[in-house]
Amino acid sequence: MTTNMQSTARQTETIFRTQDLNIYYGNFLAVKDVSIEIAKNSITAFIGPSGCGKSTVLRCFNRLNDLIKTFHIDGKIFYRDQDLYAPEIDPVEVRRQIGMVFQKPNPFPKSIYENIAFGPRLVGYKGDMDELVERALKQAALWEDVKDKLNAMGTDLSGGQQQRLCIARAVAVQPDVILMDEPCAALDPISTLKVEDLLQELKERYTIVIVTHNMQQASRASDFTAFYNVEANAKGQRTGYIVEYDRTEVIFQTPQHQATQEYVSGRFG
Ligand SMILES: Nc1ncnc2c1ncn2[C@@H]1O[C@H](COP(=O)(O)OP(=O)(O)OP(=O)(O)O)[C@@H](O)[C@H]1O
Repeated sequence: MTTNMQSTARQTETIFRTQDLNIYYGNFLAVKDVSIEIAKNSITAFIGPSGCGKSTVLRCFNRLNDLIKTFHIDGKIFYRDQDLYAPEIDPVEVRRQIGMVFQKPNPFPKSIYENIAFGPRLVGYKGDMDELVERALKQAALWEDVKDKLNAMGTDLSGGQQQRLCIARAVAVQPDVILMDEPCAALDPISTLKVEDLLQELKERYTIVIVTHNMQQASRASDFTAFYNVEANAKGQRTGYIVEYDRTEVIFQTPQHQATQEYVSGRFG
């Protein structure tokens, strides 16, 4: 793997650091040798062909893979210098601090207001809920759209609005990090641009890691990019790995590997 990121990330604060990380589903080695650092208040994009393990790595960062019985890792993932998989770490608390937005907008079948208030209430928020709901919706650039219909169902919003509602729901519990797994895959181009604009605002407060199949999105919206690829072993098992990780402009303009060049210019994948 080629990476100039270790030194770059150290210039700012490092939020995640993985060390010789291998990720398995049962005996299947899904992703190997992941050693990266994710810088604070930045947007890091994971790109690469289908099945190379982008989502698998992303879901390790908030221990969402723990819900899969066969999942296990070796190597380490540090979150703010703490071993994220140490026995004393509570995965539920991890998921509060490290939120997630999924490919398909998935608001709860509740009102817009309740979609936001649900999480804070669950973690015992005692402050002014109206104020919190307004703040979260403003941070997700949805307030102007919905301020007069907070009691309407979240599921009745347009797809793009639903995704911004899910982002508002994620920020409402005041996370440290927001993970996004192809958050614009189900959105039209205008909604996609709105979410991309929103990302630039959100990174002032949060660290964002985003999986995307959209090369323009990665080059427009991210500060750093990891390009993953996949290779088959003798038994035909296909294992993902990071080919190259660097500042986004380097990955898109002067990558060091031919595979990266071919992928970002749309010649494979
Ligand atoms: N729950 C699971 N059980 C077993 N194997 C899995 C599971 N989830 C993912 N995999 C396998 O792990 C590998 C990586 O999958 P992953 O979804 O992380 O790739 P990806 O790069 O995000 O792909 P895509 O771009 O298609 O979403 C694939 O071979 C996939 O089949």
